[in-house]
Amino acid sequence: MQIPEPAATADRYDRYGDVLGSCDTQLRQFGGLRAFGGPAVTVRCFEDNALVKSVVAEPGEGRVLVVDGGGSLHTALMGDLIAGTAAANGWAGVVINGAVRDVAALRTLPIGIKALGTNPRKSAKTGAGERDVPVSFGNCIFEPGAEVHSDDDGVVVLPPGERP
Ligand SMILES: O=C([O-])CC(=O)C(=O)O
Repeated sequence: MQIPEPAATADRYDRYGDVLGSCDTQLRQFGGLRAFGGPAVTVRCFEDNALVKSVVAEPGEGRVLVVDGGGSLHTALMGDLIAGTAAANGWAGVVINGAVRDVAALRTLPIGIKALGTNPRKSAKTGAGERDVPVSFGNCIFEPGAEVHSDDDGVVVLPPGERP
């Protein structure tokens, strides 16, 4: 009989041990869903969110967008419009090593959102950045296709080769 895959991050840690990355960065909950998970799609950008906007315009198919914004809290990489698009297109969640804005509205959306903090200042829109590259923060490497789970305890990532 197959053992069911645990969804809770702590249970996943207990199952996989240190094969599982556990993100040390203390990200905050902003979305309407506090627990979410799925295969990762990655973006690396710095104070510019045009790439984030274009990725969430694609069908999410239950995936999780992991955005490494370099830890900058100077501009918001996502607000209610981008998050609303992501929710409408079936993304399970967005994890941002950076800032968000429109926090009151984000809370009402049926999607998971974790980010470092908030800033009402908007980001540039030049499209600078990269997608589908490994990104790293909080002592975790998020490779495209890795299985990412998030809940009130944290964010954990199972490398693609370790997927059950
Ligand atoms: O457009 C932006 O830079 C981000 C934003 O405010 C939104 O997604 O609503």
